[in-house]
Amino acid sequence: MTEMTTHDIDASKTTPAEGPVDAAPTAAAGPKSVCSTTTAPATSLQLIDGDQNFTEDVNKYMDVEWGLVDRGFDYNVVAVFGSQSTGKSTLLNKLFGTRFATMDEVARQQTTKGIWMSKGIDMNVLVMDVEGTDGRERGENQDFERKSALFSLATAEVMIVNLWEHMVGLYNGANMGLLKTVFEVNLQLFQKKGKEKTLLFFVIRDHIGNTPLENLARTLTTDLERIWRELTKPEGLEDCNITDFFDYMFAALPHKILMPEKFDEEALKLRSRFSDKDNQDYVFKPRYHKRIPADGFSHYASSIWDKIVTNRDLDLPTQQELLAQFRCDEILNAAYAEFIKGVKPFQRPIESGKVADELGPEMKKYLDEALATFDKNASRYHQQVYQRKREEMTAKCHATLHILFLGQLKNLHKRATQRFAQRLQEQLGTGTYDFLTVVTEAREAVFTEFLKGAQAILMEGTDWTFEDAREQLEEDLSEIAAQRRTEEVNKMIGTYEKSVRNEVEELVGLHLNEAKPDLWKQLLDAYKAVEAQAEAKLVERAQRFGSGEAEQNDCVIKLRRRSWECLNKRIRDELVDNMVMVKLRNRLEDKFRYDEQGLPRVWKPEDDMDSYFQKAKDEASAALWMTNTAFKLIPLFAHIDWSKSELDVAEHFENDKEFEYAETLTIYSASKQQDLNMRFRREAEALFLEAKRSIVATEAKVPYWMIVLVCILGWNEFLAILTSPMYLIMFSTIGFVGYIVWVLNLAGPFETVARGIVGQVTQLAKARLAEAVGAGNAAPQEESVPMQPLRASTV
Ligand SMILES: Nc1nc2c(ncn2[C@@H]2O[C@H](COP(=O)(O)OP(=O)(O)OP(=O)(O)O)[C@@H](O)[C@H]2O)c(=O)[nH]1
Repeated sequence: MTEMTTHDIDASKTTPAEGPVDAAPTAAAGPKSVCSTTTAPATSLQLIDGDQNFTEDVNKYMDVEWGLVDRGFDYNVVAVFGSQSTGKSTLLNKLFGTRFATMDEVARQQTTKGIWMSKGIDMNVLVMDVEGTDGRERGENQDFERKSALFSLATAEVMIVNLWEHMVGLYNGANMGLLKTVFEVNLQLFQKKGKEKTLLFFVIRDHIGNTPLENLARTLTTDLERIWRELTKPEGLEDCNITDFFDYMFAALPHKILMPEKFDEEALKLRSRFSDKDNQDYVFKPRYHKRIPADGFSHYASSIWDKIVTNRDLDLPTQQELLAQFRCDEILNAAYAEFIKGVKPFQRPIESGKVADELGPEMKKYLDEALATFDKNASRYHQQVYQRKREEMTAKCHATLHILFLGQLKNLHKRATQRFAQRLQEQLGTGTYDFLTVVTEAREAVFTEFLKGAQAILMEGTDWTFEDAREQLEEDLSEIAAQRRTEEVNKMIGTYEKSVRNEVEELVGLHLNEAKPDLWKQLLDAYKAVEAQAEAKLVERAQRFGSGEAEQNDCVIKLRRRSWECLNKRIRDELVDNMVMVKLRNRLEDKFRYDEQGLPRVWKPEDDMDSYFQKAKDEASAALWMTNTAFKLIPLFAHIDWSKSELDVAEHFENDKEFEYAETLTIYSASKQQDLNMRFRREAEALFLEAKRSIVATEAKVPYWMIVLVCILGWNEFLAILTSPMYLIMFSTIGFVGYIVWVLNLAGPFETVARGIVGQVTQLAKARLAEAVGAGNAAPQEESVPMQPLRASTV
């Protein structure tokens, strides 16, 4: 028996017992080793130290060292209770392959202080080695016995009660004291019967075999029931039995020192009851499980211990609820953080007004993922708390998604209205189109798109709806369509107004220039025909635009008013002062200048022009003659007279209450007519005077001398004399002298003197010429001689 090796028992107070300890589960232990596996033993953690402080490393060990954190409920907890130095640690190491420190045979001092924890090798079992409860140190640490019992019962499914065979039946022995404590705290913890049971697993050590295990078990059971009966039970639990709270199991192990091989053999068998689920005596029955998920064990154990130390009421259900709340919050926050990470990228585009097409499926995906994560980790906790937290989680995610939902709806709405307007714009500009069809098709297209997008972002389990948005969209589309229709209708009115205007301009010019007494009847009848045609076309097109009766009437009213305004403006333009004067003058001139046959008239002095003009004046101002009919043009122009026309203007504008059509009928006011009459009279008089003057001019004659002078001088020379002062003076002087000569009858003497002067001058000139020629050439001198008589006779 060489398994027990020496080690420093004080080491357990500061460090986990990682050294070579008893029952080290290695191959060296031989073929009968309890744990003949190559897996390294798990490290041990001092859960609660000698000063009753709970370690902060449980989670780390659960995760890194023991790998249990993700196990959920797939783990078990076992604690060992018993007197000090009864081989508890040795037993645990044998059963679970742990490496709890064991006592040095020589020193015989307490080894385990506080509570140690480790993981069973090759099994998901948390093993707690609890400080011994009696012995010499008992007095020092008496309250720890109760605290550790409370803690173990709150966390462990199986409590191994370790005792020597010789202790069985010793009612006043330390074991019975321990069990009493266990029962008392159990009642304190589990107020209700049938909640969770704990298995009390009695391991009877150093079983020699003289007393069969059954007898020992019976003795122990009797003792347990006796203790139970003697307990002071809380109110409501007076009649409860020990079996309402505990199950028993018994096992015996041979003397480890005296029968080491037998001990190992039995220990191996015992181990299978903790590790082999198929073993019929498997101890970790589901009914013993404390239902603390592995990832919540650290927090749960810590808060249980905190309650125990501070001596507050330890209400386990509340603790489990609190744990559930704590853990569910943690799980919720972690899952929600992941969820936010997933949906955040959609936030910015949606805020900036873009439609995220893939938002719907992505929203569902991230919500499902978040809930799946939450369910996976939180569903093991207190069900009510879990359900509550799940709802909280769902509501939280929905609240976040709802912002995206609303943003997306807004953007879908915006996109739909934009596309609708754009589509109308494109298709209405194509020339030939059917407004109603275009609008209906565009509306259907954008609506389908909107509904598809909105449907995609609806989330199950919410009361979200897009009905309001849909209604709003319908309204907005109708408004856009109506706006477009109004624009189109206005454009249409404009088109027909233009066609009316073109025809009206021609009509007005024609009728006013050739004004006849029935001017207005003719003009308005013609206008009515043109306008009625345009009106009919307008109504027909408006119907194709889907305009209602009211809108059609409105269009007609507008067209009538605008056409009338065109007509009116054209009339006024034609009858503006100067224009009308021109018209009147033309008419007058036509009358004066052309005769009845239409030939130009030449006034002769014998024509009785005065009486002709007088007649005109007597006919009152602006009287003109058309063929044989005389009528007054200005009064005719002054007022649009529709009384004889087919166009009943009053009826025409009956529906246009705002239009003061009567004001448009007057072209000239009375004073204006007077003014025009005055102006025309003056013009007519001027015309008459001009005509008269032309007759006088015809009568006047040009003097004969002027005609002679012009003939003599020629026209150019005549003008040169007239325009040059020197010539004019010279010519006047000559004229004057001539006139004196003619008046005084001095022509004879003057002629004689003049002849003499001319003869002398001629002779003198000839002499000079002869001299000049003789000096130069004799021959030519001779030739010139016969010329002299001719010249002299000429003179
Ligand atoms: N007789 C006998 N001695 C044993 C047996 N198992 C262990 N021992 C011895 O008992 C002593 C105490 O062993 P531990 O395993 O340290 O006992 P313990 O109950 O854990 O001690 P504490 O933790 O200090 O309370 C050691 O010297 C062991 O060798 C056994 O089955 N029979």
